[in-house]
Amino acid sequence: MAEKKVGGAGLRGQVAGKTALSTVGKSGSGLTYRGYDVKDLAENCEFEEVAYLIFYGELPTKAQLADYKGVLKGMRGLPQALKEVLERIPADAHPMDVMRTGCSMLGNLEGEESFDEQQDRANRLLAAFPSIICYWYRFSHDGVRIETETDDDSIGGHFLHMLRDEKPNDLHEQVMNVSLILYAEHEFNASTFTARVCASTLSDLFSCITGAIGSLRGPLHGGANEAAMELIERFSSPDEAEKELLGMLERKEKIMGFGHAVYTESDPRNAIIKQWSEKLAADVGDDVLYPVSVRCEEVMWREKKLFCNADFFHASAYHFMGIPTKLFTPIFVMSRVTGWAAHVFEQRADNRIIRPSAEYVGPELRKVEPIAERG
Ligand SMILES: CC(=O)SCCNC(=O)CCNC(=O)[C@H](O)C(C)(C)COP(=O)(O)OP(=O)(O)OC[C@H]1O[C@@H](n2cnc3c(N)ncnc32)[C@H](O)[C@@H]1OP(=O)(O)O
Ligand SMILES: O=C([O-])CC(=O)C(=O)O
Repeated sequence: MAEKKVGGAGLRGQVAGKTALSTVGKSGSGLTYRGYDVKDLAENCEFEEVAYLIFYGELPTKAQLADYKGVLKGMRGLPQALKEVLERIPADAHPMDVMRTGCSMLGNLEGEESFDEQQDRANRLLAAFPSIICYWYRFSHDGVRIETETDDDSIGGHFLHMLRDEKPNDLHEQVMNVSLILYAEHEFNASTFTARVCASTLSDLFSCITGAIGSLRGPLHGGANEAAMELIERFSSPDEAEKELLGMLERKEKIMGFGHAVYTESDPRNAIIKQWSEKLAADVGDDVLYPVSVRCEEVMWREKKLFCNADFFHASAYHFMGIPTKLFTPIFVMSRVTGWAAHVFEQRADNRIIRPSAEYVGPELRKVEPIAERG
């Protein structure tokens, strides 16, 4: 892939502010959270440790982690008024719209009265998002009102438990853990920038996160994991995938789950989730979806020097764990709320309203014609 054009459309390459939270592509294709390589974190930490790191700046001690997990566990319950709202959202609603409404409604019930409450409210959202999506999903699809206050040790385990009515096995809990770590933070991506713009007006945390969810929903951003699933499940063999992809490229169609606004040669999260997808494929005895995904990766690199981003192998990994496709992007929210909230705190700590300028390309100054004379 050619060098990224700096400047021009999409503010590409422009420095739009400072952050101490992460670096993206700083040394080629690296990704760090507060100075730690994401690969190191994914190999050695639980997601809650990484959330703590992102919020508080340092990895927790054993005691701090136990405390933090206790705090989050205690925040899994949903207020009755929120449950009632979730029960009224139809089964065919988009789950990202459910997340957006859930976040906004919680803001009405437990709003942030002062910025002193920001960490508490961020923890509440981190703990409540899995409950929000699963409560709606199970009510609208299975007609049951689930208990959201589970005793699961991890956020990923809590999510899978509510979704399936049984505790997940170790492999699935571990993959959720890695996935949530990989998605937690990514500098000034579109949804985070949305949150920061909102924060720069001194708005409340729930508004910032609600806006960010809206930005993440699109297929050019978080929605790509769903779109990638819709693509790969169309193919019954690697050869068919290759033939169809070549046709799509010929027709200049976008292939979701490939390319990146910052990385130029690879997304460091891909190799990690790809390994787990391969393990899960072996676990479920898959001999189609994983080989199809690998062939897509080969074809895209060979033909266009486009590489898989974080979303592509997440699609097969989630699918092998039996997670419905439409819940893929909400999982991204369950994780990224850490990065979003931490960016809101950073923006608030050194704020100036974000207000760039536009290059005007409209008509010259003109006079209003009386309405009777317009024709
Ligand atoms: C977790 C995440 O949010 S990661 C991103 C998830 N999004 C996707 O997977 C959606 C598919 N990918 C894309 O649309 C893009 O690659 C983006 C949005 C991620 C990045 O956009 P940009 O920075 O504008 O892309 P970039 O400048 O690298 O594009 C270069 C060329 O490659 C093409 N290209 C980029 N990605 C793709 C793709 N996935 N499929 C086909 N062509 C592509 C572009 O159309 C462009 O061609 P052109 O010069 O003829 O117009
Ligand atoms: O950084 C980006 O533009 C998109 C991305 O990969 C992310 O938000 O994780």
